[in-house]
Amino acid sequence: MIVLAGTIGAGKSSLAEALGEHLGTDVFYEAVDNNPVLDLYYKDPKKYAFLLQIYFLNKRFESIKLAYRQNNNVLDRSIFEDELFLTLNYKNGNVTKTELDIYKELLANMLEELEGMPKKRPDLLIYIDVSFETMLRRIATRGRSFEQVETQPELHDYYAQVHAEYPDWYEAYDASPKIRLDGDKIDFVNNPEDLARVLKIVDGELAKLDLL
Ligand SMILES: Nc1ncnc2c1ncn2[C@@H]1O[C@H](COP(=O)(O)OP(=O)(O)OP(=O)(O)O)[C@@H](O)[C@H]1O
Ligand SMILES: Nc1nc(=O)c2ncn([C@H]3C[C@H](O)[C@@H](CO)O3)c2[nH]1
Repeated sequence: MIVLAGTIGAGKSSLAEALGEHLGTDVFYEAVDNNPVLDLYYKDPKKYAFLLQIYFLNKRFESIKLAYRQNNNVLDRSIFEDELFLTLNYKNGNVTKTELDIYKELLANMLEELEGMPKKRPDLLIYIDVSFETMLRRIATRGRSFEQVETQPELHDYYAQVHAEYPDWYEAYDASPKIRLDGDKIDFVNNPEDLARVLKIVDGELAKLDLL
């Protein structure tokens, strides 16, 4: 299993799709389009943060269980990033200490379940690192209405917080081999040469792991 990681709008779904196509494997996308809580959360984070965290955690776990069935399936965001969002929600007063503790216990329980599976961890984590400016630009061009800073200026600070958490999160991540891609410089969406370069890097990593 290959997992993508990175801030909002970094390019995870785009690269996940390209990887799935290249490797002939399945892609498990983050539950965004049919998510009944996400837009409510963006409107009223205090009311919906805990529910949204539980929603994502549940969906993530479901995807992981399916993804493990075949080598090199691709997951658009890792379960290890969920705690990053949760902790921010706690810092911002969107979840209570009791909610934080309950969530953490549930997450630990779920991670323990994964330990019991034939394949315990992802084979490779690919972190897409983008600057804050790129993050904002991508969110704007993708244009999900509830994510727009233009209509909800307070999101600017929230996005800055999410963006700032990622470098330390990536440094601390040690559940599997990991690689970092510079998403500002590498345009794997519009430039076929850049995409070919990225696919070659990933193929190299998978070959090292005897997965190609
Ligand atoms: N390397 C890139 N170069 C140019 N445009 C990109 C690149 N990566 C992504 N984009 C564009 O940026 C937008 C966001 O990309 P994408 O949806 O793949 O991000 P994501 O990391 O999956 O976001 P989220 O965390 O919100 O799910 C899309 O419009 C996509 O076409
Ligand atoms: N609060 C919160 N907690 C999560 O675990 C989480 N995972 C994803 N997201 C948001 C970010 C994008 O808007 C959108 C797509 O990534 O969903 C989250 N938001």
